[in-house]
Amino acid sequence: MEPLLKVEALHKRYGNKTALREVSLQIEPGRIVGLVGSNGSGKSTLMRIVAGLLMPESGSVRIRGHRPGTRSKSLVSFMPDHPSFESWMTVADALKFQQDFFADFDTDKSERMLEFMRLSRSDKIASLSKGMQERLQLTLALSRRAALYLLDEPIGGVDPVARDHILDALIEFYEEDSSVIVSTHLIADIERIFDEVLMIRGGSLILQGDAEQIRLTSGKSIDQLFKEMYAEC
Ligand SMILES: Nc1ncnc2c1ncn2[C@@H]1O[C@H](COP(=O)(O)OP(=O)(O)OP(=O)(O)O)[C@@H](O)[C@H]1O
Repeated sequence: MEPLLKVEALHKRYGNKTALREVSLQIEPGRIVGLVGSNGSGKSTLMRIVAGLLMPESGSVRIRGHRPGTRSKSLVSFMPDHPSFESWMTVADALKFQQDFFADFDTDKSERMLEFMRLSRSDKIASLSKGMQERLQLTLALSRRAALYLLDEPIGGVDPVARDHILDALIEFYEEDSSVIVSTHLIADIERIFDEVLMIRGGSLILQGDAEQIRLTSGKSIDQLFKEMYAEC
């Protein structure tokens, strides 16, 4: 059977700056995967290529066997790392926009998520705090019945207590036979939810595997290991 996501020898440059080097990975259904790396390590670039929003120089991406394109976009729900709304919109407008755009939008789920996230349909997006905007982005992304969710820094703008609430939402609302890739550099706050870890540095994957296995083998948390591996360079 085809894996949910298969990436082979992906290479991406911006001008003369190399953002991804020979990145290969495979993800099966039902996994929460942490894509961890410091600023500028290539996390967003990898996600945007898998989402079909950016072209690599070389290498291949297959989502259930499909190249990034119309079919794969119906399987992938992407939450970008900065808001993609128009400032005049209300929360209800953003939901309507998402619903019109994606046939797999689940209205019941979006209503339950709004309540969980303490968002109101009449709120003006421009007046929401950064953390509340992230809650809305996550609501929009997880309200689709997708096979693969790509969440780019979903907890960057929220305080530590709200972070736990957002992670609880993620576990509660993602489809169990789908997979989620969550990019972050806030590893200590989020590693409890990871089944697998992809550690990226300077555009190269330097560690990948089962989160529990990595902790058992190294005797360290993913956060400690990350700090040590980054300190080496
Ligand atoms: N549009 C662009 N033009 C030129 N260089 C870019 C562009 N986008 C990203 N880069 C560079 O590519 C590298 C990888 O960037 P990317 O945004 O993928 O990293 P990231 O791990 O997501 O970082 P952050 O955690 O800060 O969001 C960085 O050196 C960045 O400066």
